[in-house]
Amino acid sequence: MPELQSGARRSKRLTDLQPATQPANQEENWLVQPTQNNRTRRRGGRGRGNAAAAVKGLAAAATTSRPAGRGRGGIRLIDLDPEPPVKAAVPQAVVAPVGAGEAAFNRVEGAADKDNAMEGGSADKILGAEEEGSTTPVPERVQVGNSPAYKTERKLGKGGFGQVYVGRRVSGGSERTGPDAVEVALKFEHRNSKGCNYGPPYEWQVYNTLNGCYGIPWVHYKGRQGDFYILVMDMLGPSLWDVWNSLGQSMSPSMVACIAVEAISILEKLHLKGFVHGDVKPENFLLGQPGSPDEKKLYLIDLGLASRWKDASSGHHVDYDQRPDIFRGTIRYASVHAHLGRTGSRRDDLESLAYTLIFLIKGRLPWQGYQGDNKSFLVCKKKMATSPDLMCCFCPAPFKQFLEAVTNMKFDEEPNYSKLISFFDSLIEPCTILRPIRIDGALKVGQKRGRLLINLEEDEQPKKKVRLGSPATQWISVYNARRPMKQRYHYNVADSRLRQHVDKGNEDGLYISCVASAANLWALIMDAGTGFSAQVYELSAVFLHKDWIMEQWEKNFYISSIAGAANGSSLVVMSKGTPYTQQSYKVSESFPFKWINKKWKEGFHVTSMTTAGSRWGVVMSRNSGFSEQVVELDFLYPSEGIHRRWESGYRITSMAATTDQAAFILSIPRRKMVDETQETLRTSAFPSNHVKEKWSKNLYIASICYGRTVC
Ligand SMILES: Nc1ncnc2c1ncn2[C@@H]1O[C@H](COP(=O)(O)OP(=O)(O)OP(=O)(O)O)[C@@H](O)[C@H]1O
Repeated sequence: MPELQSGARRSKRLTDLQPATQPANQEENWLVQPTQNNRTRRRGGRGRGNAAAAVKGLAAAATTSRPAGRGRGGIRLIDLDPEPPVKAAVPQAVVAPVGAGEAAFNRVEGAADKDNAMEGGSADKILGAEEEGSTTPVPERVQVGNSPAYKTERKLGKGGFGQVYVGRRVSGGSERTGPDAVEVALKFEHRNSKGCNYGPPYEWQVYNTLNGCYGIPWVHYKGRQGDFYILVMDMLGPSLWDVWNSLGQSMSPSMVACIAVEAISILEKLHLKGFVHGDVKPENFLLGQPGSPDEKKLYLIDLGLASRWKDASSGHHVDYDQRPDIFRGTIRYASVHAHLGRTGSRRDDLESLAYTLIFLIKGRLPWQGYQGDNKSFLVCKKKMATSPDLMCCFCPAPFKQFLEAVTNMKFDEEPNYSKLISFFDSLIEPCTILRPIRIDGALKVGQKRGRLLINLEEDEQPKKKVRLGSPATQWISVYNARRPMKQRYHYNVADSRLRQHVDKGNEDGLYISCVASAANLWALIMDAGTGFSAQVYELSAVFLHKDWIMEQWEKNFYISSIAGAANGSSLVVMSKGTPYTQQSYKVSESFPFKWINKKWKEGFHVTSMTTAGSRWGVVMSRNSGFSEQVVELDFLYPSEGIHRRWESGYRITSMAATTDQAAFILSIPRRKMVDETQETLRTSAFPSNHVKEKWSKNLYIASICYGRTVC
């Protein structure tokens, strides 16, 4: 066990239930003096192209007690993880920058865009609104491409995008399904509807690849008639939502087990074609037509939110990304990753399926009933905070096993469909005739099951559980490799003692490099290596005191670090000698990703960030020295995302956390760093001993914050 890791684990274990800071009388100050023999130890960090390999090698090194091979000039990226764990932003002020010699000006930005939420009958689907198409009458007679002519009859249903009617063939036709069917389903989308801005609906493109895929209804003809784009499809029967309603709003576990295995096999086939569905929910599973041989057969409809998980030309998995302002799907059933704007992948369909199954059995999910602008945020928080045990109480064990398996999956992990299906074996009626739902697809997958399972049981490592339902806050500290320098830290500093520490530091030639707060006490890091030439700071009762900041901007000071306390007060440090040429900041009630994204386009990058209670304060600067920047935002420490970004050459450059969420800004510097080593550490108490260990390896605190780390 590596020394540091065990240290981190120990501190977590000891104070797991009381992760509060140490008492104020334990305020600690520390100074490190550079040691001569450290000077020549690190040279020639590797180029970015090698980062992934280096990460691997060094991660392996980190599991031994050796000092991780740094002498060989590699890159060390270590996450010490003791125990892993959409409301409109109300901007207080966004003060636009003061360039040298430029006049200062203020600008208050509008509230961040609200999600376009639509209250559906059963759940809220985002990305869709009542549009012209639903008020314009659909044609009474339909004939598209070389299709037969159909008379439009009763309405079968309506979604956010389209309306679906029965089409009765005007003449000829003898079949129940297929291109010759007497009755078909006609899906109409108005040309002015949101999905048709650039021509035929996106779903049509998806059908080009998925038509005929197992469990997906056939589309026989498509074309435009008048103002409508029309799909002519096999007509199906009731949805699982309808069936659940007609059964008194519940379903037996054995019926839901059949649905589970067949749905997994349908998703497997769809995934095999390179797509993820993106909107798995009871309303999108339909049975075949009542009275037909397919009445117990399950189908998955609505490909309007499907996306590729596999690039069509290269065959590679699509790249990981997170855009916290993008949410596609239905709030009730969306995966946590979808809420957080992560690129969709196979795990997301399976997580939505898990929620669908539990809903069908229990008739309710713990996050139903939230309302308001921040509904998506609240639902996501609840999903993260509900343990599988609680979620699946009163459900047979296979449902919990399934939920745990799919919520622990990595972004690009290949699901083991046959293993997922096998969880439900014990609940499936052996006699085919007695099964409420046909499971033909699942049985085919099952044929290979015996062999596959043997390998799996031998190879598989137990996975760390990621959603434990017990929120916790910790110190998160980030260390960068630097040339030997003086660094000093103070923590548990009361307001009244701040000045004496800063004055003493300044006397010793140090400037504040970062600040943080826990339990309304400050942590202060002072360095000899900041490159600043002058510094001012203000402790204010308000969160980011606008007048003072503007005054300092006038004098060509720029914000170099900020911290907010739970009581709303803030510490703002402004310095001369930064590379910045313009600066802007925002205070908001939710993480202001939309604003950050807008500012990125204007050439700004996030240079400091903090929280006060549930509010976020973000500072962005021009000429920050970064070429690229991304965000990782989560309800726990986003270990997977950070590792992925590290492998692409990003390093953490700012971070902040509330008691609910942690946000990390990762950047690629314009100038290549000599040594790209970065380590993160999470500890219940301020990491005073760890810092000293890091210093001995020429790793210095680059950012520190206190907040949510596990869930
Ligand atoms: N092939 C079909 N046979 C019978 N009913 C259908 C068929 N396709 C769709 N429906 C009904 O029409 C409704 C709307 O269809 P669909 O979900 O494809 O439309 P949408 O506008 O894309 O919906 P969403 O808002 O969920 O994206 C469905 O919920 C279902 O009740």
